Amino acid sequence: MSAQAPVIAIDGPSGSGKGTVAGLLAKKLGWSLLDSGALYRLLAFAARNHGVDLTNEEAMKVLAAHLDVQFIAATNGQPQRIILEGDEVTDAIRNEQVGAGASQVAALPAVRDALLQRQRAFLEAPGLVADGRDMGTVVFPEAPLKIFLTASAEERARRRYLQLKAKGDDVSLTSLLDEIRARDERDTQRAVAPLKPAPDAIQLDSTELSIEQVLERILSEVANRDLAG
Ligand SMILES: Nc1ncnc2c1ncn2[C@@H]1O[C@H](COP(=O)(O)OP(=O)(O)O)[C@@H](O)[C@H]1O
Ligand SMILES: Nc1ccn([C@H]2C[C@H](O)[C@@H](COP(=O)(O)OP(=O)(O)O)O2)c(=O)n1
Repeated sequence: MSAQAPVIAIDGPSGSGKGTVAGLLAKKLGWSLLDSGALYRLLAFAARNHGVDLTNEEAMKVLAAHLDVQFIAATNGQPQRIILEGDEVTDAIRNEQVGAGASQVAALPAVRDALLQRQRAFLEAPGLVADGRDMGTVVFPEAPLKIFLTASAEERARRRYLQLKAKGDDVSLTSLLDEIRARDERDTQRAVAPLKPAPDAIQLDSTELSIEQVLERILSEVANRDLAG
């Protein structure tokens, strides 16, 4: 890891606000953004398109190694866009079915291995904000600032419900809560790179905090560490 390019690692369970806060931080600091969960979602999505079984580790490894994806950085008012094999999939990968598939393929060690260098390649000056499950523990263990963002499962399901409803998806709060619990269980119990706070992570419970309050807390840690130059 380059000494000039610091990483802010933001890990935590589904719906804790990682993606939202990581995007805002990257914009505020003028740093690059790694949405690592999108890589696992893209793999699950591509597997379905290519008729590959999510449990076929060898085939999933090959798919991961050759994933043809472009991340187009956010611009004024436009969020980051994701292009898979020439098609825009920014919205198509954001549903619970793809999320569950992502969590399934993310438990395969060969897949995680195949994605490791691709994730590290996002690091460039002046810095990187990386969100996922193992940013602080495995991908960027030397990150000078690690945040483990949580919230109660009920609050996370409520947030996801509002988010998907606003997109026009037909969703139920009860099944979203069940899906979030199942995903928490799979992500924390897997043998390889499980979801857990790095020993040096700052744990932040956002259940009672607004997005702005979470952002302020993290920015104060950035200032404490003099990371923004
Ligand atoms: N602190 C918060 N309070 C209320 N809503 C939040 C908060 N953080 C995030 N959200 C909302 O919750 C939803 C899920 O957030 P997201 O960033 O996608 O979570 P994650 O990346 O951890 O799965 C989004 O609609 C987002 O606007
Ligand atoms: N660094 C990462 C990122 C995501 N994953 C897996 C586990 C997650 O359930 C899925 C989807 O991740 P994603 O961050 O997109 O999911 P949420 O937005 O938090 O619901 O991918 C992972 O194992 N490691």
